[in-house]
Amino acid sequence: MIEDEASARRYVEELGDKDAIERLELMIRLLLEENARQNLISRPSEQQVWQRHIADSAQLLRFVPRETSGKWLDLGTGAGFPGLVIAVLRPDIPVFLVESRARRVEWLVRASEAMGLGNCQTIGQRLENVPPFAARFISARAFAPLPKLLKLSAPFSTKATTYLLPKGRSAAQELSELPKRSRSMFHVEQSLTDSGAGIIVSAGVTEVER
Ligand SMILES: C[S@@+](CC[C@H](N)C(=O)[O-])C[C@H]1O[C@@H](n2cnc3c(N)ncnc32)[C@H](O)[C@@H]1O
Repeated sequence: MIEDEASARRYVEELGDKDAIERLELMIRLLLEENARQNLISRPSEQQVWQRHIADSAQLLRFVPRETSGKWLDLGTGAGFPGLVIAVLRPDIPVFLVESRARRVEWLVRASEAMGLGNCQTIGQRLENVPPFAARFISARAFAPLPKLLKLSAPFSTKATTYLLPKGRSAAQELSELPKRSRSMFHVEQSLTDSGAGIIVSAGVTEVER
């Protein structure tokens, strides 16, 4: 379990090279500045950005093969989580961040430009209005209740899509409330950043050997 800021940073350092860690440091600096202007992350979590936001996002890569192809779609990226962190740590994956609120879209564009990310595109629209494409990965943190999330993301989902949905403490409950047929398409994995939290993951997808 990732218990504090130092272990969160060490965890992320295992996943990214020196450039990636420098980019994340820049992202954190800009995020804390921007958080004084708009509400991106909670005030208490400002003291725990590595644990609560960066490592919490980065841990999704446990379920992503080293070599992979296809697009990553992050729904309701808001402050940048998890999609912007994924784009930094996996420059080989084209990452699409969907966010509807104009000020958050501005923030995401500015942060990704400042970090010089060539693999990241911000789509400043409601997901409902985004022309569908096949996504290899779909992530969403604190975006919508599971039934709504699955309905809105269905046009982007194929048989090859892996869903990675950090759902906090409601993960098992939300999954148990799905109709049986949809429920069998997912399982819950333990979060590494919060012992009470779970990540809803597509059935058959397990941790990748590193
Ligand atoms: C609670 S925030 C979570 C932000 C981020 N994923 C995180 O965990 O820090 C939810 C975000 O989803 C965005 N959102 C909600 N419904 C949306 C929709 N239909 N299309 C695009 N973005 C949406 C909101 O504007 C908001 O920024």
